[in-house]
Amino acid sequence: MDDVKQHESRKLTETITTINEQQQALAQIPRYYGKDIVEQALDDQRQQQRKRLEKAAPSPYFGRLDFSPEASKSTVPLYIGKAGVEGADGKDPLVIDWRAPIASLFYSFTGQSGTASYEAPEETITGTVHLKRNIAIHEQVLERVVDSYVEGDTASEGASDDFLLYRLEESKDHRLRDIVSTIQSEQDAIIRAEREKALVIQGVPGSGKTTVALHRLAYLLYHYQDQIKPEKMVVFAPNQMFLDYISEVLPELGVGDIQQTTFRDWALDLLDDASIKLPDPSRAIQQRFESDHETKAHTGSRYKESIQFFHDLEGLLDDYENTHLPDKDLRAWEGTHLSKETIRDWYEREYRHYPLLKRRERVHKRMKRWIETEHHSIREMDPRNERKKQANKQLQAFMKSWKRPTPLQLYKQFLSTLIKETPRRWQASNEDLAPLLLIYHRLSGMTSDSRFDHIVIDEAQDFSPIQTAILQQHCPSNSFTILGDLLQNIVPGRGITGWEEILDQFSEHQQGFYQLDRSYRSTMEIIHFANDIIHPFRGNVKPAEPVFRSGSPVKVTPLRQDSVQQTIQSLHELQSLDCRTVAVITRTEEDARILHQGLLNQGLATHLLTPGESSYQGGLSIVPIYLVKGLEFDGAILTDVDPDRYPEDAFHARLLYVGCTRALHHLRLFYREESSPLLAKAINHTKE
Ligand SMILES: Nc1ncnc2c1ncn2[C@@H]1O[C@H](COP(=O)(O)OP(=O)(O)OP(=O)(O)O)[C@@H](O)[C@H]1O
Repeated sequence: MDDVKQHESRKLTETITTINEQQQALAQIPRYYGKDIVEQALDDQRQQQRKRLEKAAPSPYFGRLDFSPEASKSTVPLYIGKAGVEGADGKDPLVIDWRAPIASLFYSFTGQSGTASYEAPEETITGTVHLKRNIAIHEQVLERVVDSYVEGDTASEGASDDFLLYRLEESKDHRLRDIVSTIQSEQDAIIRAEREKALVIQGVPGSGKTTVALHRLAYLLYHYQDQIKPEKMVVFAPNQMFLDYISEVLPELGVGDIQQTTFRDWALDLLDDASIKLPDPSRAIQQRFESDHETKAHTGSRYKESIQFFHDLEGLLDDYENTHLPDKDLRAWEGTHLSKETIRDWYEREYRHYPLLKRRERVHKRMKRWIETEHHSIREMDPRNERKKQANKQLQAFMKSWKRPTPLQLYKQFLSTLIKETPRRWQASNEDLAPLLLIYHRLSGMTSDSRFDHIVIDEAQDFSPIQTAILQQHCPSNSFTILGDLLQNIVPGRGITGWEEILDQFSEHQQGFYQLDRSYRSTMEIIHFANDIIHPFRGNVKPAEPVFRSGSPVKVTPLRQDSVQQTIQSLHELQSLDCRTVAVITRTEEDARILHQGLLNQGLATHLLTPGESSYQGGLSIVPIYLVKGLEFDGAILTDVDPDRYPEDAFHARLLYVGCTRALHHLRLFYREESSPLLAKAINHTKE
């Protein structure tokens, strides 16, 4: 063992000993369940410390940075880990949490010069970096030490890439993981960006968008711990399977309680109206994806998902607000009435700050009180009861003419004004949820429970502008992380064509736009292949730049045998190349079902991933192409890449682009007689 490794090995032993001592000391103190709030707070602190130590114990840190601030002559080695560990007896921290301001040096320092600075709470601290070291520890065993910068030693430059490559070359299991030890500087800038901004991130496939967004949540919670709570943060993702796939990252980062949901589930929950019947999610997705291209049916949807529709609905809601109060007096009994002007004054002025249904309720109560008061002023006993009955009847009739619609009823009414050819037997679909929520808010208002401190929207290219506008109402601080890739928009007729559609919804000082161009997932061969496919349809989106990681060439092959036999052979081949997760990606759900059954008949059990699926288990999967977005596999096999399945147009190019960029290490494509024209350029390059 060389000196450096020996030194780090001793340091690790010392750290583990201190962690054990701290754990033992805490284990001696029983939990406090009493009512004293000071004791409760102390118990809470101890509990958090126990959790931090537990997190730190197996791999206490991943990096070391030797830094001397200008103001001080001494250099302190800083060890940086997933969880901070306090030093014994109030000494300097043993391990610094990766989210601490000083830890940002570890990520932003790229070694061009020894000088570096970071933002401390009150000032910018500048100083000199003497050493940046990556340290891999697994289950308390030191595995690897790589210096990516040593002052005065040019040989160490670029070594951080070696460490990144070492991490990227590993086979992945079936869940997305944290990347704290190898966050890259362009990613770190996003993770640590200001809170009260709507950040939009356009990133190539595999650039770490999802991962970065989740790390940003952990950072925000650490940095603004007194201002934001995990229960007030939410991640919107396209489907349950994807949510399952990303479900480990936040717990790994020590963050719990953040809601992770789909827009559909969240909206249905808020609306809480059993009469809103949407098509089964799987059907809804399938119909939309498999119908190809923009069809006429989608033109209507485009309008319903636009900001224009949002404004038109707001206009109708304003009219409704002004006209739905019955324009009449309330006649209690002969000679006594409450004038319509007074009622309108209550409704329009006094109760203006309430949502519409609450206002109705308030005015109703106020009218009841008015009847009571008038009633008391009647002297003789006899007509009194009679008059009360009469007045209540009048009030009932008044309220009956003052309708109390559900959001759905009002929406249908508005639709017939805005979209002339609304079908008679209209049925709600996913795109109606955002407009329904807009109406719901005007009718019933918003509770503090449904307000968020921060919102993440993943795969935001498939979100419609109206959905973002609704979410803006739920996040008064405008604190958003919105991420996606315009070239991965594969829902016909849905989503945005440029990020300005979302950015323009925020004022200029609230916007932040970032681009991630480096792709960390796939080998150079796979990225070049995918870039060739999308090239003619790229518009002004930059091509993905692979990290320098070379693998085996992409193989495009005609089917030489029955497709089931061919798939079995390829799956075996990929497994022998150490692929732990492999996806066979078909064009349609039906193709996937047939293949899955065929494989089963041959005794090979695989997981069939369909839109209704709520979990992703890894291993061998058969999956229709529109469902693979966001996921990744060691190996991917695309079937039937023929001219009829993938004709030469932007939509199919994007589908193939998404499919190909799922593979980390190995990519195979099969066609029957002729390959899709979309592959022409990519195939030529593989022959060079
Ligand atoms: N800095 C990094 N260090 C190590 N691995 C990284 C880094 N950044 C990203 N990765 C890895 O790259 C892969 C892709 O990450 P992620 O899924 O977050 O990307 P994405 O941009 O959301 O992709 P897509 O657009 O295809 O959904 C993951 O395996 C992730 O762990």
